[in-house]
Formats: sequence, C-alpha cells, structure tokens
Amino acid sequence: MSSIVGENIKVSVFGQSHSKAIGVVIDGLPAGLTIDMEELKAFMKRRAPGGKAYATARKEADVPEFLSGLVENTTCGAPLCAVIHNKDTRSSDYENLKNIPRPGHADYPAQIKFQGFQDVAGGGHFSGRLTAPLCVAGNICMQALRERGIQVAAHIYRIAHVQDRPANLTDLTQAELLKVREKEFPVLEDEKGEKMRQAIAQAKDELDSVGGIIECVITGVPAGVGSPMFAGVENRLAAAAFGVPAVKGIEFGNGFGCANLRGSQNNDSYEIQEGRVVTKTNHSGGVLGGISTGMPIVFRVAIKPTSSIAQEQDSIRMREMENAKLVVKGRHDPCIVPRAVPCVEAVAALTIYDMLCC
Ligand SMILES: Cc1cc2nc3c(=O)[nH]c(=O)nc-3n(C[C@H](O)[C@H](O)[C@H](O)COP(=O)(O)O)c2cc1C
Ligand SMILES: C=C(O[C@@H]1CC(C(=O)O)=C[C@@H](OP(=O)(O)O)[C@H]1O)C(=O)O
Repeated sequence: MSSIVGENIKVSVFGQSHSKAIGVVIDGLPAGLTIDMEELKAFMKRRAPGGKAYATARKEADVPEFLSGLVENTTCGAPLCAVIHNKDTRSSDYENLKNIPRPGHADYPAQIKFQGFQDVAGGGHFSGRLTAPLCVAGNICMQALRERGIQVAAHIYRIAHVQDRPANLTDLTQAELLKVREKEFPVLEDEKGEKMRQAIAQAKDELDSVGGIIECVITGVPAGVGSPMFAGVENRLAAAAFGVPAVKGIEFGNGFGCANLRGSQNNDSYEIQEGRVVTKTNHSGGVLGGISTGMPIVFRVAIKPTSSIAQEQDSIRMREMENAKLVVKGRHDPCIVPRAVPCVEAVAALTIYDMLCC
C-alpha cells in the first residue's frame, strides 16, 4: 500500500476511518519553520465533518496533536508526526459490507487485493477521512509557501448543474480569490452557492448524491519550475490530486475545452509588463512543457457523486457468489465537493512546495 507522496518533502498518511487515530509523518521539512496553529486549526475546520446540512453527520474536532518534529511550534529538522484521534465511530453500520460491497466505493477491489483482511469500517484506509492528515501537511506547506510569495486558493466551480464564476485572474484579483477561503461555502458568487446547496438538499431528500468540480489557483510560482515528460508540474499535481478519494478527473487551463479551439484561440500571447514577461491570457493554466510559465497555475478536478447513497442498490454476496440487494447504512456526505475544497488546496501546496525544495 503506498500512501506516501513527495520527493524532497515526504508525506506519509496512516490510519483508517475507525482506527484509534489517523495521522501523518512529514520528513524533510526545513528546520526553523514556525507553524501558526490558529491558521492550521481554521484550515482543518473547513474540511472537518459534522454540523453542516450538506455534510456527513459524523462529528470530529480534527485538531491535530503533534508527537514530534516541533519545538515551541517551530520545526526542529526531525520528522514531524501529527495524529488526529477518531472519536465518533459507529462501525456496526459497516457489518453487512464485509460480504456485500457498495457499488462505487472501494469495497470490492479491496476485498480482492487484501483477501478480506481490509478494514471495511468507515471505508477503512480508503475513507475520505484520511484527507484530514493530508490537510495538516498541506497547510504547513501552504504557510511555508506564503513566505515565498506563493498562495493557493480553491473554490467550488460546479455542483450538479450549477456553475460558479471561473477564477480567471484577468478579471479577478488575487485578494478576491483568497477571500473565498474564508467562506463557509466557498463560491465566488453566493447566489450560485445557494442554488448548489439546494441541489445537494434535493439529492439528499431523494436518497441520492451529487458531484461537481473544484477549481484551484496557485499564484506566485516563478517561471521555470518543473520538467518535461514524466515529472512536470501537471504530472505531479495530477498524481497528488488523485490521492484525494472521489477525484475522477483533472484539467489544466483550458483543459479538455482546448480540443474545440484553434491555435489562434488557445495560444497565450506574450508581452512585457513592468519589465516582466507575462501572457495576455492564461489558457495554458500556467504550465507549458511541464514547466511553470510564471502565470497562475490553474487546474480543475472532477469529484464524483458520493457512492454511499441511502436508496436500495443491486450488489452481490461475495462469499455465496449470488446477487443481493444492498441498503447502505452509515452517515455520508450527500456531496463531497464542499469538504474537498481544502483537500485540493492541500495537495496543491504540498506538491509545489516539494518541487521548490530541491
Ligand atoms: C472529504 C471527503 C469525504 C468523503 N465522504 C464520503 C462519504 O461520506 N461516503 C462515501 O461513500 N464516500 C465518501 N468519500 C469518497 C470515498 O472515500 C471514495 O469514493 C472511495 O474511497 C473510493 O475511491 P474513488 O472514488 O477515488 O475511486 C469522501 C471523500 C472525501 C475527499
Ligand atoms: C468522517 C469523515 O468522512 C467519512 C468518509 C467516508 C468515506 O467512505 O469516505 C465515510 C463516512 O464515515 P462514517 O460512516 O464513519 O461516518 C464519512 O463520515 C471525514 O471525512 O472526516
């Protein structure tokens, strides 16, 4: 099982949804980095479950406890280890899933790979809950990046069929984009957010779920970061983004839309502005040939509708090799998108920080 990411800053995520604790070990952080614990707590709150109509009812404080690597909140060069204790587990909800896999979740392939030894409760190591320690690592990297003038901000771009305004930095200031992170429901246009909430509530009432798209913008990355072929900015961001459960697609800049355009529409013309090379548009999403152009890095990830839905579904009894009906129990997010926004920021921050720390 590989739950480790990074080359220079190695991030290893451990635990299961219902184990005693989940956590992260970060190896390679420079010594002398002071972590703003209040900022970290606020960041963790954006992802934490419970208390929101559009999220799972499971209640977890998600306050990390640091076991090593810090002296007076400052990194000391030793591997940093942070744990989050799981408190609100209800493993009996998952009893029937040991034999009847949920369509759309990892139960069946996990059964084959781990021969029944996998922890099914709460989704085990496959659970979205493992993004909590990922967010600890991500926010620490985000704080380190800010010192270098690099900022990461994501917003809900779409839920169901409702779309927010694109974060095109030609008509949106960086400050406006950063403000979206302070919102409980992170959209640029609040009236669109209201419609998205309604779409989630309607799906939930109908014992169903909805998916969507998250857009992330990284500003301040200098030109020249990355490399061609297999270790480019796109490759590395994509690999980390797929570490967030339920991410099913990623695109940079114009993304799949570029297939419908002509070169004259898709190219970004260069110009000199105040002695700096910039492009007039940013259709490339800030990456060409795997290397940053110095323009904002813009990418979008597609998040699937939550697989654990309350309506009866067709499945199988694996031991008996016969067809079966399944009603999923447990407390589930009717839409993963809002809680996944900080997770996407986290993987973006740890990838870019890792690429700069060489
Ligand atoms: C923040 C977050 C919360 C999630 N909550 C749920 C949930 O409540 N129920 C569920 O079935 N899946 C949830 N997921 C998604 C599953 O963990 C994921 O679909 C599953 O592990 C299979 O992986 P895959 O969808 O990437 O193939 C969540 C994911 C994230 C990132
Ligand atoms: C607890 C979290 O999300 C969980 C993600 C999840 C899944 O299958 O991914 C299943 C649910 O677990 P449980 O049945 O224990 O409530 C969610 O609540 C979290 O993200 O912190």
